[in-house]
Amino acid sequence: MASLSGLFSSSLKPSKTLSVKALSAPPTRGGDSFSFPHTSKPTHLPLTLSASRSDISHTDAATAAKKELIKDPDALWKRYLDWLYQQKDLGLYLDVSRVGFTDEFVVDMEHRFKAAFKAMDELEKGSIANPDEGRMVGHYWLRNSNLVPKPTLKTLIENTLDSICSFADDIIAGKIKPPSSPRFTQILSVGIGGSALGPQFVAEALAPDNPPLKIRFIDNTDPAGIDHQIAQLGPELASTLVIVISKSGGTPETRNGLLEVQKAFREAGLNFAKQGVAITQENSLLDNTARIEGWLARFPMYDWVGGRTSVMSAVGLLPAALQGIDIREMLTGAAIMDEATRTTSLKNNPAALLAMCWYWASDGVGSKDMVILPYKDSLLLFSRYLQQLVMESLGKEFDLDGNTVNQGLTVYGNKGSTDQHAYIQQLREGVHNFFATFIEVLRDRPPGHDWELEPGVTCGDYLFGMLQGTRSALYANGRESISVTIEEVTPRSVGAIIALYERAVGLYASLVNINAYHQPGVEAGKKAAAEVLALQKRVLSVLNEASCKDPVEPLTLDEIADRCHAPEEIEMIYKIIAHMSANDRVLIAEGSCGSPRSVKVYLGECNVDDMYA
Ligand SMILES: O=P(O)(O)OC[C@H]1O[C@H](O)[C@H](O)[C@@H](O)[C@@H]1O
Repeated sequence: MASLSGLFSSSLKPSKTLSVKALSAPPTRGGDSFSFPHTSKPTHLPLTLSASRSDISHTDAATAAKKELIKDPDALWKRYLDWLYQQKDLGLYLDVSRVGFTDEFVVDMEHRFKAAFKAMDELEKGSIANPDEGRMVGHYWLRNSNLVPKPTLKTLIENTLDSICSFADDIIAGKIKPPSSPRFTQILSVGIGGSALGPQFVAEALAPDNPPLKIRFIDNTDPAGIDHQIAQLGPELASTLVIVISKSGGTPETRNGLLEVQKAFREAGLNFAKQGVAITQENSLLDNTARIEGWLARFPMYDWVGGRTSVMSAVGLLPAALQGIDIREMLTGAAIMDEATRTTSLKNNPAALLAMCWYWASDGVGSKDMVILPYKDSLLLFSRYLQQLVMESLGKEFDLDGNTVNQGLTVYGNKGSTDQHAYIQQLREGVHNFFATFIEVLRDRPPGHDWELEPGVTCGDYLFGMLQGTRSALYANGRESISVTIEEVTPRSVGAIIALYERAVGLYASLVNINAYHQPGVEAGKKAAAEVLALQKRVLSVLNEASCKDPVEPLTLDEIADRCHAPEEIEMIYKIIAHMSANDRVLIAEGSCGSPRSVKVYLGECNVDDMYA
């Protein structure tokens, strides 16, 4: 019986050379799906690339081979057995049999992976793997401090881990307590991006039903969201440990969250410093604030750990330990996976297998989205966590040689079977622009709690059936999928799947020749936001001056723009006025906000000192 890869490869005619014409041709629709000719591949790729994804998969022959295979359970079973990866110590399996890569593609990838494995090896040895920022990339050292390139870092990692454990133990035991309560009962974590997503995912996945401290998050500068978190704490603010997390120590949303929480403490007559903890880089603005104000504790973040890979630094470990989660087990799971993903044998390296499948499924250019479907409620936030890890790492305009590549891989998903009742309809029958990853958890619930809700069938059997049914139904319609199986959701398995995806992202980045460890695109939005706020201050100053006149001089938008010397910003000025008006900070003398040309605006109060200037 022919294997799937045999079926594919025998019927394919991969072109050896990509013509310049092909490189510039627009994507076309062909066969039963969109096809992306070489056009969509980064132009820096070697033109001799053989068996590239788009040469192969969308030909009629390939489609026919795939249909053959779908009808041939023996061939499919053989492919399943051929490619099934198992990590025994972790009880983790990876099944890539429902991704249609060919033997030729694998050979080509094995060649490309040589460079990716070498780059990863150098990264682990302390190379400047993030050249734009001139930084080492050391998240792997966090779970095996013997790997560090400098002995001082080993001591730093180990001492930090010890101090996290003892601080958490003392908080839980009530040895360290807030001034006006017998013990801390709540954690309020203030942080955003990599300083929130890891702790959120870990809390959702692993916190016990009744943790020693319950956690809630402020991860935005939305005042209503912040108010909601503080209101929910109510009188328990007095027993809340506030952990402010920011690698840079200067992220505006996090600073705002801190200022809002400090205000709530003042209003409740509480001493914030006695309940505040900072996790940040040494000497950052946040670090200095915490030191000068004498906060309860400070834990370090390291220059060589990126925000999106920081969950196994103090960022993720301290909140986890305070919730009673075994953080050393998380680290062990990650370390075992790190070891497993160091092998340079593609077939035996689960991270490399993932990266290879991503490359195959998305043509190496992100032409298809990655839908993450954990069939376990506690893993709900995995896709949100992966969104940052994958998209901030891989979504890059330029490659390492400066070529424009606009790389990326879109990630979304929630959980099964819930999503079956939402968007799986489109996945199976609609636009074919994705590949799925099922996360399967074998253990349904703790031993001794199961029961049959109908003869021979438990609630968990339904979940299992939904997963397998969806996987089969998608495949029968030509939709590819990967399955990651773990035995249970434990600190060890969660550590392992985080490490698995971290490594897969790093390897994939090498395959497509990009820097996975910087995020230059994020700066543009931050800079533009700062400019909006600066313009708002000028608008306020102009309005203040006009409002201090006697009589008050209401101004049109044109007049405001003119006096701000920013006529080209009139639309932004209108939006600023509309926002302030909705929040009772400017008054409309004439017209209404809905008709910009008609409005005349002034401030309710004149400030003689013009604090806005
Ligand atoms: O931890 P912080 O320095 O506050 O950064 C929080 C987040 O800020 C930025 O948006 C970066 O793009 C993220 O990678 C980072 O996780």
